[in-house]
Amino acid sequence: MSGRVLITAGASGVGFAMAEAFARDGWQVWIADVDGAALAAAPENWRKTEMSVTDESAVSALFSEIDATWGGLDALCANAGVAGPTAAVEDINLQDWQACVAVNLEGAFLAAKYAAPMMKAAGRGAIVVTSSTAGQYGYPYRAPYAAAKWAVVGLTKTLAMELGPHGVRANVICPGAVEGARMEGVLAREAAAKGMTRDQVYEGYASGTALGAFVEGRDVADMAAFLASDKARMISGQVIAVDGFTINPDPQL
Ligand SMILES: NC(=O)C1=CN([C@@H]2O[C@H](COP(=O)(O)OP(=O)(O)OC[C@H]3O[C@@H](n4cnc5c(N)ncnc54)[C@H](O)[C@@H]3O)[C@@H](O)[C@H]2O)C=CC1
Ligand SMILES: Cc1ncc2c(c1O)C(=O)OC2
Repeated sequence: MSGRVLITAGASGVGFAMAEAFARDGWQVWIADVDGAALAAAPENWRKTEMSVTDESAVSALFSEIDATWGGLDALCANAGVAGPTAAVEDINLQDWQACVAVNLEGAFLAAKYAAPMMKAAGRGAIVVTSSTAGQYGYPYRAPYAAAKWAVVGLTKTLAMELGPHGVRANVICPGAVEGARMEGVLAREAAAKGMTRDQVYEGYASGTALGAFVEGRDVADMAAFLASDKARMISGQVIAVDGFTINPDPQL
């Protein structure tokens, strides 16, 4: 089963892996991202829009363009997220808190807000939101991130209840630590904050999972493609971890 999918933050990392997985399954792919250079480097046959998910008028315009171009949307991957500040809770400024919540939570809300009427009109659709292990446990020194990643779980369960009668499903994926460029930045910042080496922090993350390893983007992408497909037609409102089974959400502290 294939269709038309929009992936926010699809130009790199997990979102890019999602786009590849959907494309492999025969879907038409549209990616939206703030990073123009990364968009330009993505495959030519994907549709691309440079925008921030925090900008309501840009999100609204994007969905109008999708409607005009495709005449509908079968799946939304609301994947945009930023790590936010790495600091003790008493050292986090309100502005940094709000910037983190704006992308991770409000970005998912805005995408869902404009996807919902299109999907309701079609009587079908699937929404897949990217949360995190931080949305199932806590995440010391990253309070706004954890708060926003829990919040998208509530958002998604509400979407599942509201939109279910219209044939639309909504689920959340909670990835564990994903290997890649973003993780290297996180490892460096956490190493500095905790007085550890990059390798010690890396090992801490890996050994905090039953499988003793990092997640790869494609692990998350394959779950997203499954959840968006008709194979998952009776799965909605669920929180699905793709994390190697977190046995210690904070191995370092
Ligand atoms: N990397 C990890 O270990 C984990 C990541 N996640 C979540 O997975 C999702 C994807 O993260 P990664 O691929 O790892 O991050 P990444 O940093 O590798 O890629 C993020 C992409 O998001 C784009 N982006 C950032 N702010 C945006 C905005 N306001 N509007 C549109 N695009 C924006 C960036 O330009 C970039 O292309 C995020 O929601 C993140 O919170 C969840 C668990 C673990
Ligand atoms: C940046 C980053 N590093 C580690 C982890 C996450 C994350 O987003 C996450 O969500 O769960 C573990």
